[in-house]
Order: sequence, then C-alpha cells, then structure tokens
Amino acid sequence: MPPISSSSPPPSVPFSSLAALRAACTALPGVDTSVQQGIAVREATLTKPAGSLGRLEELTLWLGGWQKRIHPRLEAVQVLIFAGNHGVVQQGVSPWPQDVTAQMVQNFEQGGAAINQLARTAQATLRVVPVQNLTPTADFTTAPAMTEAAFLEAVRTGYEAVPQECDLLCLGEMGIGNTTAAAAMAAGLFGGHGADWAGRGTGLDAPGVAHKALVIETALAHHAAQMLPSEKTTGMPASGAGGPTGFDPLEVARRLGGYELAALLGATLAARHVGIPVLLDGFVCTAAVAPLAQLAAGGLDHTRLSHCSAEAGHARLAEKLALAPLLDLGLRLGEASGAALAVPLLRAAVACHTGMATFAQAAVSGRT
Ligand SMILES: Cc1cc2ncn([C@H]3O[C@H](COP(=O)(O)O)[C@@H](O)[C@H]3O)c2cc1C
Ligand SMILES: O=C(O)c1cccnc1
Repeated sequence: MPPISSSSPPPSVPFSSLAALRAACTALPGVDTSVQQGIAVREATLTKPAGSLGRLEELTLWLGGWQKRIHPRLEAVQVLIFAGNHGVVQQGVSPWPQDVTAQMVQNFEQGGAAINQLARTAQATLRVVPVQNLTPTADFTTAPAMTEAAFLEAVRTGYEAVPQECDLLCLGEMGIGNTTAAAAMAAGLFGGHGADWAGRGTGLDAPGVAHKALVIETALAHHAAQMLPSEKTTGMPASGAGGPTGFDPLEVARRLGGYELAALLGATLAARHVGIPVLLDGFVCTAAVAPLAQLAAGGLDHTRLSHCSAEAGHARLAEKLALAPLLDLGLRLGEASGAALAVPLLRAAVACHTGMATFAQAAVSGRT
C-alpha cells in the first residue's frame, strides 16, 4: 500500500466570501516562459529529429514551465482524493447506496481500492480527504446543494490539502451520486439538456440514465434564474462573469455541485498559486474544475487531462475546455485512477528530456 501522507502546512487562504474566491480565481499566476525557453533550447539539441517525441515534448515543457525547473522532476507525486456525499441520491440517480462513499474511504485507507494499486505503481503518495465529514449536500432538485458558507469551506478544504512541496498533483474523487452533480454542472456551465450530459455512472441501465437526465433538467429549471450573475453573487457587474450559458460559474458549482467537487476546485486553484502541475482525472474531476476556465482565460493551463472517461459527456466536456486527453482506456471509475495511470507517461517524458545525450555529446551528425 502506498504511504498515506500527513498534511502539510496550508498556504494562507485568501477567500472568505464568493467575491473573494472569485478574485482569487481571476488573478492567476502564469507559466514561466523563460524556463520554457530554456527547455526548448535543450530539447532541440537532443539526439532525435525535432518534434519526434510528439506530445511527450509538450508535456516536458508544461511540467518544467509550471515547476519553474529547467530540469523538470517527478520525485514527489501526490494523489489527492476528495470524498463527499450527495443529497440528490434520494432521487434514485445511482444504483449504489450512499454508505459506499464512507466504505470506500475506509477501503482507500486500508489499501484495497484500485487507486491504491495504481498510486503504488505510479510511485505516488496517496491521501484521501473526506469533505464536510461526508455529510450529504442538499438535494439540488429543490435547494442549492450547498450554503455559501459550506461551499467556501469545502473549497478551502481542497485549497489547504495541497502540499507546498510537490512536483505533480493527481486529483480524483469518491462520492456516490457525483456523476449526476458533474453532469448538472456541465449543463450549467456549457448549456444543453440533462440528456446531453447524463451517463451510466456506476452502471445505470437506459431507463436509469433517462431518469437521471430528467432529475438534472428539474435541477436546472429550479436554479436557472438564481445562477444568473448579480452584484451580490459576483461582487462585480453582471457582464463580468459567466460562460456560454451566462450563469455565474461559482453559483453553478455551489448550487449543482458537491463538497468533493468544490474541494477539487480549491485544490486546483491552490496548485496554480503554488506552481504545481495538475493531472485531472475523469468526468467528475473535469466538471468540478471547469469553473476556473470560465473565470479566467487559461485558468486550467497548469492542468492536463489524464484520460477520456467512458462516462457519456466527458469527451464533450473535454472538447468544450480544449483539453486533449492523454489516455483513452475505457475507464469509468474515478478515484484519480486515470490520473495515476498517466504518471508513467510523464516520467517517460522527463526521462527522455533529462537523460538523452545531445548531438554533440553522442557525436551524432546534425541534419544536412
Ligand atoms: C464500489 C465503488 C467504487 C468506486 N470508486 C469510484 N467510484 C465512482 O462512482 C461514483 C459515481 O458514480 P454514480 O454517480 O453512478 O454514483 C463516485 O463515487 C466515483 O468516484 C466508485 C463507485 C463504487 C460503487
Ligand atoms: O469519469 C468519471 O469521473 C467517473 C465515471 C464513472 C463513475 N465515477 C466517475
């Protein structure tokens, strides 16, 4: 079993209101372009035709640019799973009982889940964070999933769970019912109907998926008017927020998301502030962090999408966010499983960049 790491000292958290969180999401540090220039210069000297390592070369540039290291490294890789429960399960949107969330948290701690094996294989440390003590959110067909205070607290939990010293963060989640929350968020952020985003999750049959789509439609109808940006929710004029639907992305996350999804948003924001590259997992993880892309141009530039989930809607969501998945293995698990599986690919990219000989060192002739 991979070691369960202890928590690191939290960074100072700059948000105590939705407006303060919004400000933190919109003032984001950029990538270190001078480091990237240095990496590109070395890449061009290595004993291979220019560009022949394809996306591995881009991954090296990405890792080094955010790590601010001309020699990117992957010594400390952290898998971070947030767990939460969802009031909307009372609508019959998952074939599994809510108790499975807590039971799986125990399983993670005992080393018995898929992610324990995948994290060990990836030589990564695993930490699991139950959010809000696994208290369920409100059923979002009739009420906001979270109060403003509880939403901000969950974001803060995620923010503070990110270690200051870390070369790569792999994010994932556990929460029965959370593919419904993710699909509702996707619809709230990018438009379309419940049927466009609802998938089988943990194994719904076709009538089950149709019911899930209707539940999402009910939620969208219930919250639509209040998700429009206002001075109160955004702290700025109505024109200043919102994606294609015009809804305020943070209100979408608060009303239609969940505690572990809010924590994923907070963790991704903290990683940006500290300068840690992030591997996103599947549909749920991607939907959870999507508000960052709508709040700031390039808000997800420090992330890469590890894989394309088999969950209906993930490919579409990835396309909306212009995220190109690294793997496509038909996974539909969550738990950061895809993120952990992509770590060896990043290790390979770094090994080539740092270990290869230059043309001069190897006495290999250059192009004629
Ligand atoms: C035993 C078990 C282990 C899991 N590990 C991740 N998930 C995944 O399935 C859940 C979402 O699917 P839905 O929305 O259909 O409930 C999340 O907990 C997710 O991480 C699991 C689900 C189960 C049952
Ligand atoms: O892609 C995901 O995130 C996913 C898919 C199915 C079940 N849980 C999570």
